Amino acid sequence: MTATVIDGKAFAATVREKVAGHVARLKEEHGITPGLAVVLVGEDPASQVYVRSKGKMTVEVGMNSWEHKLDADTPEADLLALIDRLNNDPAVHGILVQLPLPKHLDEDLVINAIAPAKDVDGFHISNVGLLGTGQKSMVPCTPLGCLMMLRDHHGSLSGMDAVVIGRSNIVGKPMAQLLLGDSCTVTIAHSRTKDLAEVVRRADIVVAAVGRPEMVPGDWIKPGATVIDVGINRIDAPEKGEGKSRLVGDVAYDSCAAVAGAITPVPGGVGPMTIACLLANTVTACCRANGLPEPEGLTA
Ligand SMILES: NC(=O)C1=CN([C@@H]2O[C@H](COP(=O)(O)OP(=O)(O)OC[C@H]3O[C@@H](n4cnc5c(N)ncnc54)[C@H](OP(=O)(O)O)[C@@H]3O)[C@@H](O)[C@H]2O)C=CC1
Ligand SMILES: Nc1nc(=O)c2c([nH]1)NC[C@@H]1CN(c3ccc(C(=O)N[C@@H](CCC(=O)O)C(=O)O)cc3)C=[N+]21
Repeated sequence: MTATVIDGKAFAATVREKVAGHVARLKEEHGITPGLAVVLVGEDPASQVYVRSKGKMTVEVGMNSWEHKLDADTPEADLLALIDRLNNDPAVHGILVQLPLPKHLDEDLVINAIAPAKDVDGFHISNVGLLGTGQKSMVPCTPLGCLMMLRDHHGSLSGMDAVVIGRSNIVGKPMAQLLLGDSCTVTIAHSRTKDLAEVVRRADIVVAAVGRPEMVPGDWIKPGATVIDVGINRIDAPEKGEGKSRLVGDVAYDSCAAVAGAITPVPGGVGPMTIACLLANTVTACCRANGLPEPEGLTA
């Protein structure tokens, strides 16, 4: 079997189009422009690229975009003061603090300082708790993007066996919650899981969020299963020339695509959906803040 390639890049473009439609309507009918503020602490080059592309796409869908770049040694109090200012700025509907933060900053403290209604990453403890109890919340962008692709491909996920590899707060755990919400039988695997190969072989849906290049080989995949590859790993690519690199996921693409029923590529899979969902969450936050009906089909 050769897997169907789930085109996250194309899907993300359709999500952004929907978002742009809602933004236009909010402007015309209510005179409101949704706005997203992104905070970047330090000069990590990969983060800078990512923040720039988010900013560009935010503007493309018609929203306001602000980038706050702080020095790597910014005191925690200064970062908290900025978050407080953004929390109280009515033009700002979404706030994203790029992770990871420099070591001297307490990540939990910083994230929990964001007003939950503006927490478009869905990382605040209130949103985590709301998601865990099946209540309306801000849903983390990467898992939301994965869920949208899975629903689009399968229709209903009810009763399917899903294995999530990785238990981080930003991907693995919320992904498991969303799959459970859609009535999958969910297993969460991690670095201490015994016989990961056997666990993964049971799965109808495999979500790999590990951060280890090409770790999942094709012979772990049940024939016909759907493989969602969250990993973004930059590895050396001497075949492209000296000093060159390329992006690979957490699954060995060719061997997995040979047995899977469907698979997401890297790049062009989960990554673009993450950014599209960030924009979707910002529109949702803006509608909620203004007591307007929220767009359908843009959240979980
Ligand atoms: N496409 C996108 O939009 C995004 C992509 N990413 C990418 O997704 C990947 C995961 O990110 P993130 O969740 O933040 O990473 P973390 O490092 O926070 O978590 C990795 C998880 O993988 C588990 N793990 C590590 N090694 C193994 C192993 N050998 N076997 C089984 N499990 C293992 C860890 O287990 P333990 O808890 O036991 O240590 C941990 O739970 C990264 O490649 C990251 O770049 C992240 C965010 C967004
Ligand atoms: N508060 C916070 N929220 C995040 O959501 C968050 C974060 N911090 N820190 C970093 C990770 C990583 N992440 C990515 C999103 C999109 C792509 C993406 O669009 N990738 C393209 C490729 C881009 C390239 O070529 O480098 C793709 O997969 O096709 C990648 C990575 C969000 N993260």
